[in-house]
Amino acid sequence: MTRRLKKAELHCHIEGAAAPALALSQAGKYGVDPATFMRDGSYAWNDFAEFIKAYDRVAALFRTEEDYALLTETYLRELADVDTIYSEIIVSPDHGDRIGLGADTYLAGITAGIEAARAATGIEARIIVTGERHFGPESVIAAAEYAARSNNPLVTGFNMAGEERMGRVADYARAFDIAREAGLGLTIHAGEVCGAFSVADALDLVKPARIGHGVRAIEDPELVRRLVDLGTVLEVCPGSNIALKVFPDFASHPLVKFHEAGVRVCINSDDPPFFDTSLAQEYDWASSEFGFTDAEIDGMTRTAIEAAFVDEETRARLLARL
Ligand SMILES: Nc1ncnc2[nH]cnc12
Ligand SMILES: [Zn+2]
Repeated sequence: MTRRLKKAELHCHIEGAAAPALALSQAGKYGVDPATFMRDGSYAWNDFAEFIKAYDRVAALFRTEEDYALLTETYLRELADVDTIYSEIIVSPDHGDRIGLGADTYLAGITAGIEAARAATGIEARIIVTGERHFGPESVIAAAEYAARSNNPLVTGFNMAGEERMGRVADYARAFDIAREAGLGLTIHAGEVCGAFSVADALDLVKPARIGHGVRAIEDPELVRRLVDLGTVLEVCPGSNIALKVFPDFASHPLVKFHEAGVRVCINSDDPPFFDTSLAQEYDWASSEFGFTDAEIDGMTRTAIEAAFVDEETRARLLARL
């Protein structure tokens, strides 16, 4: 049982954290037919491409600053209830723009949700702006420019999510240059749907401190050694990987192999209700399915805090809470 362990998460997409009950109430509010994204009380999708479409449909149910504040506060309170002390939330200004809310108001709602959850529970959180790869390089560059000029102190990182099979990392490298020059922490989804080459591209062209997933790097032992040498942190999301059939089951998931090889790894939920998981569930699986001891799981939580995109004073405060 990992219930009493302190937890930290670096990889959760805010719209992907919307519980089905909340999505249903938002659908009612805006007169959207739930059959467009849900079947038998669960989000409906069959493969990665359908998952991305379902995600975008659920994202479109959040249309005001208050909707985003509610979504964010609800998720962070849930995390705090299971002893989570830190969370990085992946947000996409494109979603704010696409529903006509605008990126500033979208971020204002998320910021209000973070502040309310922190005041109520003490949980610390930061915002990672992401470009969506399937919206194309221009949109990802625009997201980076937006993040770079944001003067919101909670915006501390830049990411790229979405359809990994669209284009190559090189097409998006400029966006990461912009974010790096602005002093943002860098992470990128790679090696989830695509193979080891995608992780190698990310290391060559983006030089990120962390990689979202990265798990298919296991296909190339040389690349695994490179991850160890660089100290790159993999934000591993086992429940997501199994739901999306990146690996058929826990037994074939490479988390233990990475850990044994000395790759820095941490545990994350990605889009919890889409994959029938939660951060608490992922921590339990780390013990029950992967066989990690409490001390090893605490080590992964420590890795998450060490790799968090926060100022050093906050990092020291968080480490002292472990
Ligand atoms: N697992 C995932 N991979 C890529 N893009 C995403 N957006 C939300 N979840 C994602
Ligand atoms: Zn993700």
